[in-house]
Amino acid sequence: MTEGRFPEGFLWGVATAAYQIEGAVAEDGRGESIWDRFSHTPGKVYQGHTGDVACDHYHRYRADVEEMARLGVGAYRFSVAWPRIFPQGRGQANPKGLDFYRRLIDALRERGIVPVVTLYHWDLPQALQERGGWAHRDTAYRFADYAAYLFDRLDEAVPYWITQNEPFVVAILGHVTGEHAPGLQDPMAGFRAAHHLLLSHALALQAYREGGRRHGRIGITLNLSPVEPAGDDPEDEAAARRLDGLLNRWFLDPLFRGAYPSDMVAHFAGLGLPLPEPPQEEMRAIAAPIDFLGVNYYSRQLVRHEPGEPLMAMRQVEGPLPKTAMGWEVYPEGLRRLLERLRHEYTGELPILITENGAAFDDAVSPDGAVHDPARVAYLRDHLLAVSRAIDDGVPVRGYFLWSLMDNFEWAHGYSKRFGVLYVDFDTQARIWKDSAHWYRRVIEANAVVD
Ligand SMILES: N=[N+]=NCCCCNC(=O)[C@@H]1[C@H]2[C@H](O)[C@@H](O)[C@H](O)[C@@H](CO)[C@@H]12
Repeated sequence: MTEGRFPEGFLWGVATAAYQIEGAVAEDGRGESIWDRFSHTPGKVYQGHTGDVACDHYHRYRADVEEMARLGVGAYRFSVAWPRIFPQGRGQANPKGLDFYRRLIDALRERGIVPVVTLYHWDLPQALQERGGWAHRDTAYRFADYAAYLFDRLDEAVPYWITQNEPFVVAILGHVTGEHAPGLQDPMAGFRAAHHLLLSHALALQAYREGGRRHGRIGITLNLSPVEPAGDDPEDEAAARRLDGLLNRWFLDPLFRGAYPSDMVAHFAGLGLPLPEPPQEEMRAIAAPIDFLGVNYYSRQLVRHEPGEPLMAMRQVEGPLPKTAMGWEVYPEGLRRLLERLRHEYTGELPILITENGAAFDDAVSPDGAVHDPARVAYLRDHLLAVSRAIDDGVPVRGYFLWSLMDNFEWAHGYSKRFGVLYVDFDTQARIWKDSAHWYRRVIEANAVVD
């Protein structure tokens, strides 16, 4: 394969998530989510921004699907809002909630776009949080009930299911650092949540496999990053190994080796965090075969040893490379190296989907009415070249989902960070194609990286 070309049938897509784009948070029976509660809590989100309206996608989804068709994408990755389906997280279902996703899937299929459905992208029903949330084992079983409800009603139309989006971020940012909903700062809650998120994946996977007439493929999406020492001090190397152990291996090892990484279990035990030995049947269920691994890649992590930091004895440091508006280094080589590592250490011939890759930059509408975003075009081009090289080396990457279709609610950053290839004017809800959208359309058309 010549560099920059992609295999026949490569799946080109864009990705979004319910709370970040839908709005209509109190419409058609939707229940409250932890991100409704968190974003309405003063001081949690930039300038008090919330997802109350977001991109108003709940009402504008047909026009948004038309934009995807113009881009020429073959697939669209979106998430279902659990609180639309079960407003209380369990018990009484809300048919109007399911109807929205049926309408969206029908609109996609009418335009020949394959739906790739994420079951959980961070918007836990608040009623379940009040019963303990992800730190409470029962939530994993409620998730499996929710997943089975959707499998039974949508599986004929959905060829790809993703159980969980980024369990690391849900567990650590939501329960340890407190930067994300539900805003807890309790390491034990974080570790319990991490296990219950993996358990929820396992239970949903069982429900899918045991459902008999299941037609599609099912996997999980992890945010994975190369972790590198900022200096050549052996202590920095050890600090990098620890963050790799939490960020990457804490999830990869259970999913592909059936056990948590022993070096990290020992590390946390040494801190007086005696993680309970999970039941072996749960670890076996977590390691049950999946059909693909979803990988979200943005950048690398650069770390130094930091004796005073209580949990990991490390701190992240700013690297020397050019950065995006998130302050994340632009490091496309890290994606190629990550894919090579995954294949050799974990996934082998298992298909991989890049379920998110993209960048935020400070986009603005020019006097000519266009949005010129050369830095995003360069970021995307270099990362696609990295994917192409990995494929040429034999890594079975089957698809790429650009984050994101359009500017949206960027969690604690609110609307201050723009990841879209479509610019959203949040005052008018107008969508404006950025140069990167025109470029991505040409890439898809050519099935290759173009200039
Ligand atoms: N240092 N550093 N670098 C990487 C740390 C990445 C952690 N955040 C993510 O992966 C989130 C993922 C989320 O699915 C989506 O909902 C978010 O909008 C994007 C953009 O933020 C990404």
